[in-house]
Amino acid sequence: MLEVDGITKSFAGFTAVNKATLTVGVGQVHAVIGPNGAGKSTLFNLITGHLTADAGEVRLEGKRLTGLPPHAVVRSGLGRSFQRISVFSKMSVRENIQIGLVAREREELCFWRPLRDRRRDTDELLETVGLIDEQNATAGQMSYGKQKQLELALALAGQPRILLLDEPTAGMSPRETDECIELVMRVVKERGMTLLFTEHDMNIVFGIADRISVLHHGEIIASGAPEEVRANTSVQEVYLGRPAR
Ligand SMILES: Nc1ncnc2c1ncn2[C@@H]1O[C@H](COP(=O)(O)OP(=O)(O)OP(=O)(O)O)[C@@H](O)[C@H]1O
Repeated sequence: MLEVDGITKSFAGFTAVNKATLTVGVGQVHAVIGPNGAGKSTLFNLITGHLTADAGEVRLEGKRLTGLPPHAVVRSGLGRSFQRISVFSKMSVRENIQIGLVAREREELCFWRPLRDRRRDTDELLETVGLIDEQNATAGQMSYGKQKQLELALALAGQPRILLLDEPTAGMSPRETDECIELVMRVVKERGMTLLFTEHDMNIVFGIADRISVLHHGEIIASGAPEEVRANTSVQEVYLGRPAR
């Protein structure tokens, strides 16, 4: 589904991502983990076109994404959410979703789409993320967890085949965290999507990922099944300061 091939990015001489290579298979739930500042968000921004790579290439289903602007990357089938909330805070939940759908229609150049179809799609997305009862609420006044649900709906409005979530549970209460992961996994399975995500909570990572890549100082130091990664001595050194006994 997604191939990241030797991608590199430096900021004023500091290499944040260094020749990172990883492969995400169709339908995989793939976690990218690493300590603070390891380069996870930079890697995501390189994949989604929010940053331009100095070297390397990203391919989605064999097609080159490198060099495309973010909206073209979305059109290729990739949806994302950000670490910081990115919804239209002064608008209602429903209006937010309608904007997401209009953006997709513009990309697909289907201006003639009947209004009732958009209404139906809006209702469906509201149902999917569990916000039908809050559809008239002002987005910015909802709880943090609900705003993240809305963000997920906005990402889904583009009908992605792969979803990139950058720390989806950051800043959430334990209850919100459980609900968020349950929702994401349900949507991913229902829609047959591939998921690439970053996360600091190792219970979540080892609970849902079927493949894990570990970034350290911008380099992928391990990639594999959860048991392989857990047993990797370099990974243990990064996380524990020494290999586990
Ligand atoms: N625009 C930028 N200009 C300069 N340095 C940057 C920029 N973006 C990121 N960096 C640096 O690159 C390194 C990697 O940052 P990045 O945000 O990708 O790490 P991260 O793994 O996502 O961290 P966290 O887990 O804390 O979110 C950090 O040292 C950061 O300070």
